[in-house]
Amino acid sequence: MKWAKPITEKLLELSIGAGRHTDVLPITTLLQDDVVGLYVREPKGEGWIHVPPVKGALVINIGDVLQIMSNDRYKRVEHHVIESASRNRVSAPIFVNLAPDAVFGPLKQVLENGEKPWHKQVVYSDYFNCFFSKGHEGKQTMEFSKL
Ligand SMILES: O=C(O)CCC(=O)C(=O)O
Ligand SMILES: [Fe+2]
Repeated sequence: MKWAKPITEKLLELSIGAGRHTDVLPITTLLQDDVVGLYVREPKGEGWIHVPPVKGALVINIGDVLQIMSNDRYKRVEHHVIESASRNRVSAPIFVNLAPDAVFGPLKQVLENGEKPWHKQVVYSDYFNCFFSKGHEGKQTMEFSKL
């Protein structure tokens, strides 16, 4: 099957779907139809893993905010979508967002055993503006909150 092949960075550059990115907010819940196209970054490496649509199943994506709140316990995942040349693909993401003036950082419950915080407390709208000012630059956006 065409989309089962590993994709190359060149194909990724040429694709029309969603470019490589992480989701800024804590969690995205995503319903895919039966058209393939979603890929996530390999946890340790430069490759991409295909996320096949599973009937009745939801994809749960961890975003930047949850990684920061968990003090890097939960890792956000870079992902992208390649459109099918022959079929329209419909996906329904539900974004769980924060209020623009919400201040967030590693949760105190996560740090209560003396763990070192890896991020500072930041205002969500400041983080959001930084995130979207950088386009799809993958991992660099998290520098904004890094201590
Ligand atoms: O359409 C998809 O499967 C993913 C969409 C997505 O990554 C997003 O909306 O942030
Ligand atoms: Fe996304």
